[in-house]
Amino acid sequence: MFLSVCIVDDMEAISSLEMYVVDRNAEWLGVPRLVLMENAGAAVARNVVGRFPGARRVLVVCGTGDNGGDGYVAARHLHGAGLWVRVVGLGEPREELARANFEAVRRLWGVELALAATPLELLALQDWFLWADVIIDAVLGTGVRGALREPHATAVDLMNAAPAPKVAVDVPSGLDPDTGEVRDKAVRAALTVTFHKPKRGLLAEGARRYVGELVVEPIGIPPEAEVVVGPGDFAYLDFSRRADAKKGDHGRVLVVGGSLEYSGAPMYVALAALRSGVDLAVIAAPEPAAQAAKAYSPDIIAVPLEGPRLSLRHVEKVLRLAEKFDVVAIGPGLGLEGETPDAVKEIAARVKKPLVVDADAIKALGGSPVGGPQVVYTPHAGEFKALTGVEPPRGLRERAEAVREWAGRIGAVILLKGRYDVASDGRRVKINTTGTPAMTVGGTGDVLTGLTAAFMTKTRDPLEAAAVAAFVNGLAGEEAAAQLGFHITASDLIEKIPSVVRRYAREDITSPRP
Ligand SMILES: NC(=O)C1=CN([C@@H]2O[C@H](COP(=O)(O)OP(=O)(O)OC[C@H]3O[C@@H](n4cnc5c(N)ncnc54)[C@H](O)[C@@H]3O)[C@@H](O)[C@H]2O)[C@@H](O)CC1
Ligand SMILES: [K+]
Repeated sequence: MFLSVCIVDDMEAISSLEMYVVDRNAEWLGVPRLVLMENAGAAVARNVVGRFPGARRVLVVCGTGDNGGDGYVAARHLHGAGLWVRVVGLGEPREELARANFEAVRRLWGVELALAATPLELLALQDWFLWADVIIDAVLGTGVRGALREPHATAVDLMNAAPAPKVAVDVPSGLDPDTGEVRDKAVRAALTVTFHKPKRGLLAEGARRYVGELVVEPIGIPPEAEVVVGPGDFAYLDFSRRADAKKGDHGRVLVVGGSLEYSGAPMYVALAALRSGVDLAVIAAPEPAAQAAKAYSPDIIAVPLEGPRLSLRHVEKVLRLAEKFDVVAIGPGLGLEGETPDAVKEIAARVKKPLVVDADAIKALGGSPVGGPQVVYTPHAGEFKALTGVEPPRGLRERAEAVREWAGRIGAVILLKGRYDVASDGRRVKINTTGTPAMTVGGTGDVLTGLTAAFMTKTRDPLEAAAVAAFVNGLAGEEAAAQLGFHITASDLIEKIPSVVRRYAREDITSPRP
Protein backbone atom coordinates (compact mmCIF):
# COMPACT_ATOMS: atom_id res chain seq x y z
CA MET A 1 0.00 0.00 0.00
CA PHE A 2 0.94 3.57 -0.45
CA LEU A 3 1.90 5.19 2.78
CA SER A 4 2.89 3.12 5.74
CA VAL A 5 6.58 2.87 5.04
CA CYS A 6 7.44 6.51 4.76
CA ILE A 7 5.33 7.82 7.56
CA VAL A 8 4.90 5.35 10.37
CA ASP A 9 7.82 4.52 12.57
CA ASP A 10 6.83 1.09 13.79
CA MET A 11 9.06 1.08 16.82
CA GLU A 12 7.56 4.31 18.10
CA ALA A 13 5.80 4.23 21.45
CA ILE A 14 2.35 5.79 21.65
CA SER A 15 0.51 7.91 24.21
CA SER A 16 -2.91 6.92 25.50
CA LEU A 17 -4.40 9.94 23.68
CA GLU A 18 -2.74 8.94 20.39
CA MET A 19 -4.06 5.42 20.88
CA TYR A 20 -7.57 6.78 21.42
CA VAL A 21 -7.27 8.81 18.20
CA VAL A 22 -5.93 5.91 16.12
CA ASP A 23 -8.65 3.61 17.41
CA ARG A 24 -11.44 6.05 16.43
CA ASN A 25 -9.84 6.68 13.05
CA ALA A 26 -9.59 2.95 12.38
CA GLU A 27 -13.33 2.85 12.92
CA TRP A 28 -13.67 5.76 10.45
CA LEU A 29 -11.80 3.59 7.93
CA GLY A 30 -14.32 0.82 8.47
CA VAL A 31 -12.72 -1.38 11.12
CA PRO A 32 -15.28 -1.57 13.94
CA ARG A 33 -13.97 -1.11 17.49
CA LEU A 34 -15.71 -4.34 18.45
CA VAL A 35 -13.36 -6.13 16.05
CA LEU A 36 -10.34 -4.47 17.66
CA MET A 37 -11.56 -5.57 21.08
CA GLU A 38 -12.10 -9.11 19.82
CA ASN A 39 -8.58 -9.19 18.41
CA ALA A 40 -7.15 -7.78 21.64
CA GLY A 41 -8.87 -10.30 23.87
CA ALA A 42 -8.00 -13.18 21.54
CA ALA A 43 -4.34 -12.09 21.56
CA VAL A 44 -4.29 -12.16 25.36
CA ALA A 45 -5.80 -15.66 25.40
CA ARG A 46 -3.27 -16.84 22.82
CA ASN A 47 -0.39 -15.51 24.90
CA VAL A 48 -1.70 -17.15 28.07
CA VAL A 49 -1.94 -20.54 26.34
CA GLY A 50 1.44 -20.10 24.66
CA ARG A 51 3.44 -18.84 27.66
CA PHE A 52 1.83 -20.95 30.38
CA PRO A 53 1.16 -24.29 28.68
CA GLY A 54 0.71 -26.11 31.99
CA ALA A 55 -1.96 -23.74 33.29
CA ARG A 56 -5.46 -25.22 33.65
CA ARG A 57 -7.24 -22.71 35.87
CA VAL A 58 -7.44 -19.08 34.80
CA LEU A 59 -8.95 -16.17 36.73
CA VAL A 60 -9.82 -13.05 34.74
CA VAL A 61 -10.35 -9.83 36.75
CA CYS A 62 -12.29 -7.28 34.71
CA GLY A 63 -12.82 -3.55 35.31
CA THR A 64 -15.85 -1.70 34.03
CA GLY A 65 -14.19 -0.05 31.00
CA ASP A 66 -12.93 -1.41 27.69
CA ASN A 67 -9.87 -2.97 29.36
CA GLY A 68 -12.41 -5.15 31.16
CA GLY A 69 -14.07 -5.74 27.78
CA ASP A 70 -10.79 -7.22 26.51
CA GLY A 71 -10.79 -9.42 29.62
CA TYR A 72 -14.26 -10.80 28.88
CA VAL A 73 -13.18 -11.62 25.32
CA ALA A 74 -10.04 -13.37 26.63
CA ALA A 75 -12.19 -15.35 29.08
CA ARG A 76 -14.45 -16.55 26.25
CA HIS A 77 -11.47 -17.64 24.14
CA LEU A 78 -9.73 -19.42 27.02
CA HIS A 79 -12.95 -21.23 27.83
CA GLY A 80 -13.17 -22.24 24.18
CA ALA A 81 -9.61 -23.55 24.38
CA GLY A 82 -10.71 -25.93 27.12
CA LEU A 83 -9.36 -24.14 30.19
CA TRP A 84 -11.24 -23.77 33.45
CA VAL A 85 -12.16 -20.07 33.60
CA ARG A 86 -13.49 -17.92 36.41
CA VAL A 87 -14.23 -14.23 35.95
CA VAL A 88 -14.56 -11.47 38.54
CA GLY A 89 -16.17 -8.25 37.29
CA LEU A 90 -15.75 -5.10 39.38
CA GLY A 91 -19.28 -4.06 38.41
CA GLU A 92 -21.24 -4.33 35.18
CA PRO A 93 -19.56 -2.55 32.25
CA ARG A 94 -21.20 0.71 31.25
CA GLU A 95 -19.99 1.17 27.70
CA GLU A 96 -21.55 -0.68 24.79
CA LEU A 97 -18.64 -2.84 23.62
CA ALA A 98 -17.45 -4.08 27.00
CA ARG A 99 -21.07 -4.64 27.92
CA ALA A 100 -21.64 -6.83 24.84
CA ASN A 101 -18.67 -9.01 25.75
CA PHE A 102 -19.76 -9.18 29.38
CA GLU A 103 -23.19 -10.40 28.26
CA ALA A 104 -21.56 -12.99 26.01
CA VAL A 105 -19.63 -14.41 28.99
CA ARG A 106 -22.70 -14.29 31.21
CA ARG A 107 -24.44 -16.70 28.82
CA LEU A 108 -21.63 -19.28 29.03
CA TRP A 109 -22.68 -21.77 31.71
CA GLY A 110 -19.20 -23.28 31.64
CA VAL A 111 -17.65 -20.02 32.90
CA GLU A 112 -18.10 -18.96 36.53
CA LEU A 113 -18.79 -15.24 36.76
CA ALA A 114 -19.03 -13.17 39.94
CA LEU A 115 -19.57 -9.44 40.32
CA ALA A 116 -17.79 -7.66 43.17
CA ALA A 117 -18.30 -3.91 43.35
CA THR A 118 -16.95 -3.42 46.88
CA PRO A 119 -13.73 -4.48 48.67
CA LEU A 120 -15.81 -6.70 50.95
CA GLU A 121 -17.41 -8.56 48.04
CA LEU A 122 -13.95 -9.00 46.53
CA LEU A 123 -12.43 -10.33 49.75
CA ALA A 124 -15.21 -12.93 49.82
CA LEU A 125 -13.75 -14.24 46.53
CA GLN A 126 -10.19 -14.47 47.87
CA ASP A 127 -10.03 -18.24 47.32
CA TRP A 128 -10.61 -17.69 43.56
CA PHE A 129 -7.38 -15.68 43.50
CA LEU A 130 -5.52 -18.51 45.29
CA TRP A 131 -7.14 -21.17 43.08
CA ALA A 132 -5.80 -19.79 39.77
CA ASP A 133 -2.72 -20.98 37.86
CA VAL A 134 -2.71 -17.70 35.92
CA ILE A 135 -4.48 -14.40 36.67
CA ILE A 136 -5.41 -11.97 33.90
CA ASP A 137 -5.42 -8.33 34.97
CA ALA A 138 -8.07 -6.58 32.86
CA VAL A 139 -8.92 -3.98 35.49
CA LEU A 140 -7.53 -0.74 34.05
CA GLY A 141 -5.81 0.16 30.79
CA THR A 142 -5.28 3.45 29.01
CA GLY A 143 -8.42 4.96 30.57
CA VAL A 144 -7.05 5.15 34.13
CA ARG A 145 -7.35 8.59 35.76
CA GLY A 146 -5.73 9.50 39.07
CA ALA A 147 -5.05 7.26 42.04
CA LEU A 148 -6.71 3.85 42.27
CA ARG A 149 -10.20 3.91 43.74
CA GLU A 150 -12.08 1.02 45.32
CA PRO A 151 -12.73 -1.76 44.61
CA HIS A 152 -9.88 -1.51 42.07
CA ALA A 153 -7.21 -0.98 44.72
CA THR A 154 -8.29 -4.12 46.60
CA ALA A 155 -8.36 -6.07 43.32
CA VAL A 156 -4.73 -5.08 42.72
CA ASP A 157 -3.79 -6.15 46.27
CA LEU A 158 -5.48 -9.52 45.84
CA MET A 159 -3.79 -10.14 42.49
CA ASN A 160 -0.35 -9.24 43.86
CA ALA A 161 -0.87 -11.39 46.95
CA ALA A 162 -1.78 -14.46 44.86
CA PRO A 163 1.10 -16.78 43.90
CA ALA A 164 -0.03 -17.23 40.27
CA PRO A 165 1.74 -15.25 37.54
CA LYS A 166 -0.21 -12.23 36.34
CA VAL A 167 -0.79 -11.34 32.70
CA ALA A 168 -1.61 -7.62 32.30
CA VAL A 169 -3.99 -6.61 29.52
CA ASP A 170 -2.50 -3.60 27.70
CA VAL A 171 -1.11 -1.97 30.89
CA PRO A 172 -0.58 -3.31 34.43
CA SER A 173 -3.45 -1.80 36.43
CA GLY A 174 -2.25 1.13 38.54
CA LEU A 175 0.61 2.05 36.21
CA ASP A 176 0.23 5.35 34.36
CA PRO A 177 0.19 4.40 30.65
CA ASP A 178 1.92 7.65 29.65
CA THR A 179 4.53 8.23 32.35
CA GLY A 180 5.00 4.78 33.85
CA GLU A 181 4.44 6.24 37.30
CA VAL A 182 2.79 4.25 40.05
CA ARG A 183 1.01 6.44 42.59
CA ASP A 184 0.14 3.92 45.19
CA LYS A 185 0.32 0.40 43.85
CA ALA A 186 0.12 -1.49 40.57
CA VAL A 187 -0.16 -5.07 39.42
CA ARG A 188 3.24 -6.77 39.20
CA ALA A 189 2.83 -8.72 35.98
CA ALA A 190 4.96 -11.54 34.64
CA LEU A 191 3.77 -10.65 31.16
CA THR A 192 2.10 -7.57 29.69
CA VAL A 193 0.27 -7.95 26.38
CA THR A 194 -0.12 -4.49 24.93
CA PHE A 195 -1.94 -3.63 21.71
CA HIS A 196 -0.87 -2.06 18.44
CA LYS A 197 2.19 -0.22 19.83
CA PRO A 198 3.84 -0.02 23.25
CA LYS A 199 2.25 2.63 25.44
CA ARG A 200 4.92 5.16 26.48
CA GLY A 201 4.71 4.40 30.20
CA LEU A 202 5.50 0.73 29.65
CA LEU A 203 9.00 1.67 28.47
CA ALA A 204 9.74 4.04 31.38
CA GLU A 205 12.69 3.37 33.66
CA GLY A 206 10.80 2.26 36.76
CA ALA A 207 8.00 0.43 34.94
CA ARG A 208 9.88 -2.80 34.26
CA ARG A 209 9.17 -4.42 37.62
CA TYR A 210 5.44 -4.05 36.99
CA VAL A 211 5.38 -4.79 33.26
CA GLY A 212 7.45 -7.99 33.26
CA GLU A 213 7.95 -9.32 29.77
CA LEU A 214 6.37 -7.04 27.17
CA VAL A 215 4.57 -8.37 24.10
CA VAL A 216 3.11 -6.03 21.48
CA GLU A 217 0.20 -7.55 19.59
CA PRO A 218 -1.35 -6.17 16.39
CA ILE A 219 -5.13 -5.96 16.67
CA GLY A 220 -6.07 -5.10 13.09
CA ILE A 221 -5.49 -1.32 13.09
CA PRO A 222 -4.40 -0.51 9.52
CA PRO A 223 -1.37 1.78 9.03
CA GLU A 224 -3.65 4.29 7.30
CA ALA A 225 -5.34 4.88 10.65
CA GLU A 226 -2.09 6.47 11.86
CA VAL A 227 -2.18 9.19 9.21
CA VAL A 228 -5.78 9.65 8.13
CA VAL A 229 -7.71 12.55 9.64
CA GLY A 230 -10.88 11.30 11.27
CA PRO A 231 -13.25 11.78 14.18
CA GLY A 232 -10.46 10.80 16.59
CA ASP A 233 -8.50 13.96 15.80
CA PHE A 234 -11.15 16.10 17.47
CA ALA A 235 -9.67 14.86 20.75
CA TYR A 236 -6.74 17.23 20.16
CA LEU A 237 -9.06 20.25 20.07
CA ASP A 238 -10.74 21.76 23.10
CA PHE A 239 -14.27 22.95 22.40
CA SER A 240 -15.33 23.01 26.04
CA ARG A 241 -16.53 26.20 27.68
CA ARG A 242 -16.50 27.36 31.24
CA ALA A 243 -19.86 28.35 32.64
CA ASP A 244 -18.40 31.74 33.62
CA ALA A 245 -16.79 32.38 30.23
CA LYS A 246 -16.83 35.82 28.66
CA LYS A 247 -16.61 37.20 25.14
CA GLY A 248 -13.26 36.53 23.55
CA ASP A 249 -12.31 33.55 25.72
CA HIS A 250 -12.99 31.15 22.84
CA GLY A 251 -10.84 32.71 20.23
CA ARG A 252 -10.30 35.96 18.32
CA VAL A 253 -9.27 35.76 14.69
CA LEU A 254 -7.99 38.66 12.61
CA VAL A 255 -8.34 38.28 8.85
CA VAL A 256 -6.04 40.42 6.70
CA GLY A 257 -7.37 40.22 3.16
CA GLY A 258 -9.43 41.77 0.39
CA SER A 259 -8.77 44.47 -2.18
CA LEU A 260 -10.68 46.66 -4.59
CA GLU A 261 -11.14 43.63 -6.85
CA TYR A 262 -11.83 40.93 -4.27
CA SER A 263 -14.09 41.56 -1.30
CA GLY A 264 -15.75 38.15 -0.84
CA ALA A 265 -12.69 36.15 0.13
CA PRO A 266 -12.01 37.67 3.58
CA MET A 267 -15.72 37.46 4.35
CA TYR A 268 -15.70 33.71 3.77
CA VAL A 269 -12.72 33.41 6.09
CA ALA A 270 -14.36 35.43 8.86
CA LEU A 271 -17.79 33.78 8.59
CA ALA A 272 -16.25 30.30 8.53
CA ALA A 273 -14.21 31.15 11.64
CA LEU A 274 -17.33 32.40 13.44
CA ARG A 275 -19.21 29.20 12.59
CA SER A 276 -16.26 27.17 13.88
CA GLY A 277 -16.64 28.43 17.42
CA VAL A 278 -14.55 31.57 17.84
CA ASP A 279 -16.00 34.61 19.58
CA LEU A 280 -14.63 37.30 17.30
CA ALA A 281 -13.56 37.39 13.67
CA VAL A 282 -12.48 40.81 12.46
CA ILE A 283 -11.44 41.74 8.94
CA ALA A 284 -8.70 44.28 8.29
CA ALA A 285 -9.22 45.15 4.63
CA PRO A 286 -8.68 47.93 2.11
CA GLU A 287 -11.60 50.38 2.25
CA PRO A 288 -13.78 49.02 -0.58
CA ALA A 289 -13.55 45.47 0.75
CA ALA A 290 -14.15 46.58 4.35
CA GLN A 291 -17.25 48.48 3.28
CA ALA A 292 -18.59 45.54 1.30
CA ALA A 293 -18.03 43.24 4.27
CA LYS A 294 -19.93 45.48 6.68
CA ALA A 295 -22.79 45.87 4.24
CA TYR A 296 -22.98 42.13 3.71
CA SER A 297 -23.42 40.88 7.24
CA PRO A 298 -23.98 42.22 10.74
CA ASP A 299 -21.81 39.32 11.96
CA ILE A 300 -18.72 40.90 10.45
CA ILE A 301 -16.59 43.63 12.00
CA ALA A 302 -14.31 45.27 9.44
CA VAL A 303 -11.45 47.68 10.05
CA PRO A 304 -10.81 49.75 6.90
CA LEU A 305 -7.30 50.25 5.56
CA GLU A 306 -7.08 53.41 3.49
CA GLY A 307 -6.98 52.93 -0.28
CA PRO A 308 -7.70 50.18 -2.78
CA ARG A 309 -5.13 47.57 -1.62
CA LEU A 310 -2.83 46.56 1.22
CA SER A 311 0.39 48.59 1.16
CA LEU A 312 3.41 49.33 3.31
CA ARG A 313 1.78 52.24 5.12
CA HIS A 314 -0.76 49.80 6.66
CA VAL A 315 1.84 47.55 8.23
CA GLU A 316 2.08 49.27 11.63
CA LYS A 317 -1.69 49.52 11.98
CA VAL A 318 -2.18 45.83 11.16
CA LEU A 319 0.58 44.78 13.58
CA ARG A 320 -0.96 46.88 16.39
CA LEU A 321 -4.37 45.44 15.66
CA ALA A 322 -2.97 41.88 15.64
CA GLU A 323 -1.91 42.25 19.27
CA LYS A 324 -5.56 41.92 20.32
CA PHE A 325 -6.07 38.62 18.48
CA ASP A 326 -5.14 34.98 19.05
CA VAL A 327 -4.58 34.10 15.39
CA VAL A 328 -4.00 36.10 12.22
CA ALA A 329 -5.09 34.76 8.82
CA ILE A 330 -3.53 36.58 5.90
CA GLY A 331 -3.96 36.36 2.15
CA PRO A 332 -7.44 35.80 0.71
CA GLY A 333 -8.36 38.46 -1.81
CA LEU A 334 -5.25 40.62 -1.31
CA GLY A 335 -4.00 40.43 -4.89
CA LEU A 336 -0.35 40.91 -5.78
CA GLU A 337 -0.31 44.41 -7.17
CA GLY A 338 1.74 47.39 -6.02
CA GLU A 339 3.21 47.20 -2.53
CA THR A 340 0.95 44.36 -1.39
CA PRO A 341 3.63 41.61 -1.56
CA ASP A 342 6.09 43.76 0.42
CA ALA A 343 3.45 44.60 3.00
CA VAL A 344 2.65 40.89 3.40
CA LYS A 345 6.35 40.11 3.89
CA GLU A 346 6.66 42.79 6.57
CA ILE A 347 3.55 41.67 8.43
CA ALA A 348 4.44 37.96 8.28
CA ALA A 349 7.98 38.59 9.47
CA ARG A 350 7.01 40.83 12.37
CA VAL A 351 3.65 39.58 13.64
CA LYS A 352 3.98 37.78 16.96
CA LYS A 353 0.81 35.71 16.68
CA PRO A 354 -0.04 32.30 15.26
CA LEU A 355 -0.43 32.80 11.55
CA VAL A 356 -2.35 31.19 8.69
CA VAL A 357 -0.90 32.10 5.30
CA ASP A 358 -3.16 31.52 2.31
CA ALA A 359 -3.71 32.48 -1.32
CA ASP A 360 -1.86 35.60 -2.51
CA ALA A 361 0.09 35.82 0.75
CA ILE A 362 1.67 32.44 -0.08
CA LYS A 363 2.73 33.81 -3.45
CA ALA A 364 4.02 37.00 -1.83
CA LEU A 365 6.20 34.96 0.52
CA GLY A 366 7.27 32.51 -2.21
CA GLY A 367 11.02 32.15 -2.24
CA SER A 368 11.47 33.56 1.28
CA PRO A 369 8.79 31.92 3.44
CA VAL A 370 8.44 32.75 7.12
CA GLY A 371 8.69 29.76 9.47
CA GLY A 372 7.63 29.23 13.06
CA PRO A 373 5.97 26.59 15.21
CA GLN A 374 2.59 28.35 14.95
CA VAL A 375 2.66 29.17 11.24
CA VAL A 376 0.41 27.28 8.79
CA TYR A 377 0.49 27.55 4.99
CA THR A 378 -2.59 26.34 3.11
CA PRO A 379 -1.52 26.15 -0.56
CA HIS A 380 -3.19 24.43 -3.49
CA ALA A 381 -0.83 22.85 -6.00
CA GLY A 382 -0.04 26.12 -7.80
CA GLU A 383 0.62 27.98 -4.56
CA PHE A 384 2.78 25.11 -3.36
CA LYS A 385 4.94 25.64 -6.41
CA ALA A 386 5.10 29.39 -5.72
CA LEU A 387 6.08 28.63 -2.13
CA THR A 388 8.73 25.99 -2.77
CA GLY A 389 9.69 26.32 -6.42
CA VAL A 390 8.65 22.72 -7.13
CA GLU A 391 5.44 21.10 -8.36
CA PRO A 392 3.86 18.78 -5.83
CA PRO A 393 4.26 15.16 -6.99
CA ARG A 394 1.17 13.34 -8.23
CA GLY A 395 1.34 10.12 -6.20
CA LEU A 396 0.06 10.34 -2.65
CA ARG A 397 3.12 8.81 -1.07
CA GLU A 398 5.48 11.16 -2.91
CA ARG A 399 3.20 14.08 -2.14
CA ALA A 400 3.28 13.24 1.55
CA GLU A 401 7.06 13.04 1.45
CA ALA A 402 7.33 16.38 -0.38
CA VAL A 403 5.00 18.16 2.01
CA ARG A 404 6.88 16.74 4.98
CA GLU A 405 10.21 17.75 3.52
CA TRP A 406 9.15 21.32 2.76
CA ALA A 407 7.36 21.77 6.04
CA GLY A 408 10.60 20.73 7.72
CA ARG A 409 12.69 23.07 5.60
CA ILE A 410 10.43 26.07 6.16
CA GLY A 411 9.81 25.18 9.78
CA ALA A 412 6.04 25.54 9.55
CA VAL A 413 2.95 23.44 8.92
CA ILE A 414 1.96 23.00 5.29
CA LEU A 415 -1.54 21.88 4.33
CA LEU A 416 -1.50 21.06 0.63
CA LYS A 417 -5.04 21.02 -0.74
CA GLY A 418 -6.07 18.48 -3.33
CA ARG A 419 -8.16 15.38 -3.94
CA TYR A 420 -6.60 14.16 -0.70
CA ASP A 421 -5.31 17.02 1.47
CA VAL A 422 -1.84 16.40 2.87
CA ALA A 423 -0.61 18.20 5.98
CA SER A 424 2.71 18.01 7.79
CA ASP A 425 4.73 19.83 10.40
CA GLY A 426 7.96 18.36 9.05
CA ARG A 427 7.69 15.30 11.27
CA ARG A 428 4.15 13.94 11.34
CA VAL A 429 1.91 13.63 8.28
CA LYS A 430 -1.89 13.73 8.19
CA ILE A 431 -4.00 12.90 5.16
CA ASN A 432 -7.57 14.06 4.75
CA THR A 433 -9.86 12.14 2.45
CA THR A 434 -13.11 14.09 2.81
CA GLY A 435 -14.34 16.41 0.08
CA THR A 436 -16.02 16.30 -3.31
CA PRO A 437 -15.37 17.69 -6.80
CA ALA A 438 -18.39 19.94 -6.18
CA MET A 439 -16.00 21.99 -4.03
CA THR A 440 -14.05 23.36 -6.99
CA VAL A 441 -16.30 26.44 -6.72
CA GLY A 442 -14.52 29.64 -5.63
CA GLY A 443 -14.27 30.40 -1.91
CA THR A 444 -13.99 26.91 -0.46
CA GLY A 445 -10.29 27.50 0.17
CA ASP A 446 -11.17 30.67 2.10
CA VAL A 447 -13.56 28.64 4.22
CA LEU A 448 -10.71 26.24 4.98
CA THR A 449 -8.52 29.15 6.04
CA GLY A 450 -11.24 30.36 8.41
CA LEU A 451 -11.62 26.88 9.87
CA THR A 452 -7.87 26.51 10.32
CA ALA A 453 -7.52 29.87 12.04
CA ALA A 454 -10.47 29.11 14.31
CA PHE A 455 -9.18 25.67 15.27
CA MET A 456 -5.76 27.13 16.06
CA THR A 457 -7.51 28.83 18.98
CA LYS A 458 -8.61 25.39 20.21
CA THR A 459 -5.24 23.63 20.28
CA ARG A 460 -1.51 24.30 20.59
CA ASP A 461 -0.93 21.79 17.78
CA PRO A 462 -1.28 23.66 14.47
CA LEU A 463 -0.92 20.46 12.44
CA GLU A 464 -4.03 19.07 14.10
CA ALA A 465 -5.85 22.39 13.68
CA ALA A 466 -5.16 22.30 9.93
CA ALA A 467 -5.94 18.60 9.63
CA VAL A 468 -9.29 18.82 11.42
CA ALA A 469 -10.11 21.97 9.42
CA ALA A 470 -9.58 20.06 6.18
CA PHE A 471 -11.73 17.22 7.50
CA VAL A 472 -14.60 19.53 8.46
CA ASN A 473 -14.32 21.55 5.25
CA GLY A 474 -14.53 18.39 3.15
CA LEU A 475 -17.48 16.98 5.06
CA ALA A 476 -19.31 20.30 4.90
CA GLY A 477 -18.78 20.22 1.13
CA GLU A 478 -19.98 16.63 0.87
CA GLU A 479 -23.11 17.42 2.83
CA ALA A 480 -23.89 20.58 0.88
CA ALA A 481 -23.38 18.62 -2.36
CA ALA A 482 -25.64 15.82 -1.13
CA GLN A 483 -28.45 18.40 -1.02
CA LEU A 484 -27.57 20.65 -3.94
CA GLY A 485 -25.39 18.58 -6.26
CA PHE A 486 -22.79 20.51 -8.25
CA HIS A 487 -24.55 23.76 -7.45
CA ILE A 488 -23.03 24.66 -4.12
CA THR A 489 -21.28 27.86 -3.12
CA ALA A 490 -18.78 28.48 -0.35
CA SER A 491 -21.64 29.95 1.72
CA ASP A 492 -23.35 26.56 1.67
CA LEU A 493 -20.24 25.04 3.23
CA ILE A 494 -20.18 27.62 6.00
CA GLU A 495 -23.79 26.77 6.85
CA LYS A 496 -22.87 23.09 7.27
CA ILE A 497 -19.90 23.66 9.59
CA PRO A 498 -21.80 23.68 12.92
CA SER A 499 -23.56 20.35 12.41
CA VAL A 500 -20.34 18.66 11.25
CA VAL A 501 -18.34 19.94 14.21
CA ARG A 502 -21.03 19.04 16.72
CA ARG A 503 -21.15 15.47 15.48
CA TYR A 504 -17.57 14.82 16.54
CA ALA A 505 -16.52 17.45 19.09
CA ARG A 506 -17.18 17.27 22.80
CA GLU A 507 -18.83 20.55 23.70
CA ASP A 508 -18.85 20.28 27.49
CA ILE A 509 -19.48 23.06 29.94
CA THR A 510 -16.59 22.52 32.31
CA SER A 511 -17.14 24.39 35.53
CA PRO A 512 -20.10 24.69 37.85
CA ARG A 513 -22.31 27.71 37.44
CA PRO A 514 -21.22 30.50 39.78
N1 LIG B 1 -7.97 2.19 22.08
C1 LIG B 1 -8.02 1.06 21.39
O1 LIG B 1 -7.67 1.04 20.24
C2 LIG B 1 -8.48 -0.19 22.01
C3 LIG B 1 -8.63 -0.27 23.37
N2 LIG B 1 -8.88 -1.43 23.97
C4 LIG B 1 -8.87 -1.53 25.42
O2 LIG B 1 -9.52 -0.45 26.01
C5 LIG B 1 -8.71 0.05 27.06
C6 LIG B 1 -9.11 1.45 27.34
O3 LIG B 1 -10.48 1.41 27.71
P1 LIG B 1 -11.19 2.60 28.47
O4 LIG B 1 -10.89 3.86 27.80
O5 LIG B 1 -12.60 2.20 28.65
O6 LIG B 1 -10.43 2.67 29.84
P2 LIG B 1 -10.12 1.59 30.96
O7 LIG B 1 -10.89 0.35 30.77
O8 LIG B 1 -8.66 1.51 31.06
O9 LIG B 1 -10.61 2.33 32.27
C7 LIG B 1 -11.79 3.07 32.32
C8 LIG B 1 -12.65 2.62 33.46
O10 LIG B 1 -11.93 2.67 34.67
C9 LIG B 1 -12.49 3.59 35.57
N3 LIG B 1 -11.37 4.28 36.21
C10 LIG B 1 -10.54 5.19 35.66
N4 LIG B 1 -9.60 5.57 36.53
C11 LIG B 1 -9.82 4.86 37.65
C12 LIG B 1 -9.16 4.82 38.92
N5 LIG B 1 -8.11 5.58 39.20
N6 LIG B 1 -9.64 3.98 39.87
C13 LIG B 1 -10.70 3.23 39.60
N7 LIG B 1 -11.36 3.23 38.43
C14 LIG B 1 -10.93 4.04 37.46
C15 LIG B 1 -13.39 4.47 34.74
O11 LIG B 1 -14.45 4.95 35.51
C16 LIG B 1 -13.84 3.53 33.66
O12 LIG B 1 -14.92 2.72 34.08
C17 LIG B 1 -7.30 -0.18 26.59
O13 LIG B 1 -6.37 -0.17 27.62
C18 LIG B 1 -7.44 -1.54 25.94
O14 LIG B 1 -7.31 -2.54 26.91
C19 LIG B 1 -9.08 -2.66 23.22
O15 LIG B 1 -10.42 -3.01 23.36
C20 LIG B 1 -8.67 -2.62 21.82
C21 LIG B 1 -8.79 -1.33 21.13
K1 LIG C 1 -4.79 -3.97 32.81
